[in-house]
Amino acid sequence: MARTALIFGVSGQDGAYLAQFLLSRGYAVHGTSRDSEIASFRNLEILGIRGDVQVHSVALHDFRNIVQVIRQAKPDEIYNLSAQSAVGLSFEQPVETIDSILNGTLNILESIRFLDIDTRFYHASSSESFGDTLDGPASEATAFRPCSPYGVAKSAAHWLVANYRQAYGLFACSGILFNHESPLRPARFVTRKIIRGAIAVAQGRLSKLEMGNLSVARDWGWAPEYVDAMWRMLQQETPDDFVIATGRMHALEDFARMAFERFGLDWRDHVVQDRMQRRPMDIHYSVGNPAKAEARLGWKAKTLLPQIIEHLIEAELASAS
Ligand SMILES: Nc1nc2c(ncn2[C@@H]2O[C@H](COP(=O)(O)OP(=O)(O)O[C@H]3O[C@H](CO)[C@@H](O)[C@H](O)[C@@H]3O)[C@@H](O)[C@H]2O)c(=O)[nH]1
Repeated sequence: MARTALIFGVSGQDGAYLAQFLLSRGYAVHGTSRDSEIASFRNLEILGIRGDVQVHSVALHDFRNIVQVIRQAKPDEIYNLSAQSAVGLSFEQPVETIDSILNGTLNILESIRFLDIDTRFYHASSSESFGDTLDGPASEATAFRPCSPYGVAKSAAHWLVANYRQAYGLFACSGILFNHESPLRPARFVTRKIIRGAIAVAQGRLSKLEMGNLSVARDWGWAPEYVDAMWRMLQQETPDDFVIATGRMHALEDFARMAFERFGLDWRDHVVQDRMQRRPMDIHYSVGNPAKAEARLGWKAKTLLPQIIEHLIEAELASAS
């Protein structure tokens, strides 16, 4: 019998790719957004699946609203991908960030408990919880040392999920995902910003790209592959948490160099640092150890940075033509 999934936060990058992935496996897919009447479901449109997802309006701070949508959709699997996701913005909107991430997660967990259903629950934890991974690639056993309001909220939500799993026996898993990119990323994230900037410079529409802190390094993966890992977690016999990453770290300067080189440009001639765009605190080194996901889920990142940059450039050029 066809299974049903409910995705909180279906309009974002991961929500759209996950909906596509689940539809391709025969799931009936329900998705929520703050106000589905006025929300842009552009990512679902780009993937050609807008008509295949049943959308609902859900405010995550409204417990009754969450109970209602779970009762309507009767999901076998629930995915929590909602809430504020920009780390930089979390310094300007700490209350909204912490409220949406923490209370949203708590309300979904409480709703599952209240309804006493044995739905499986996936929660989007984040590598931001680790802070700097100075002692080598972070695994599931690495301590959390978050350094942003977003990271603090994600850490608390992560432990809430673990607590509900242990205390109440919920089938609840957290994926601690490192950075994962795609053409569906909003341009406020650094990868899309650099790709767009390089193209604009190459086409003579921009002379200088203003950026924040360039002295950072990240573990960048390919978002469509990461939603597969989310699904695999919920197909396990027992619930658990997993780091999802490529295991490889690249300097942001190398990302910029590769993107500009593709157009025969030297990034150093076109990228300038703007102090105003720096965060009050930043993670310098971030890399994950995906060994547990590989061993237990049979999951491994296939698309690595040079291909990611190429895919992003191709998609950006195609969308402009
Ligand atoms: N956005 C942005 N970042 C810049 C810029 N210049 C330098 N950076 C640096 O580039 C790094 C990456 O920034 P983002 O692309 O905004 O991603 P993030 O902060 O690492 O967070 C993303 O990954 C997390 C882990 O998966 C996610 O949890 C989070 O929601 C988000 O997707 C950060 O160190 C940031 O300071 C700029 O102009 N814009």
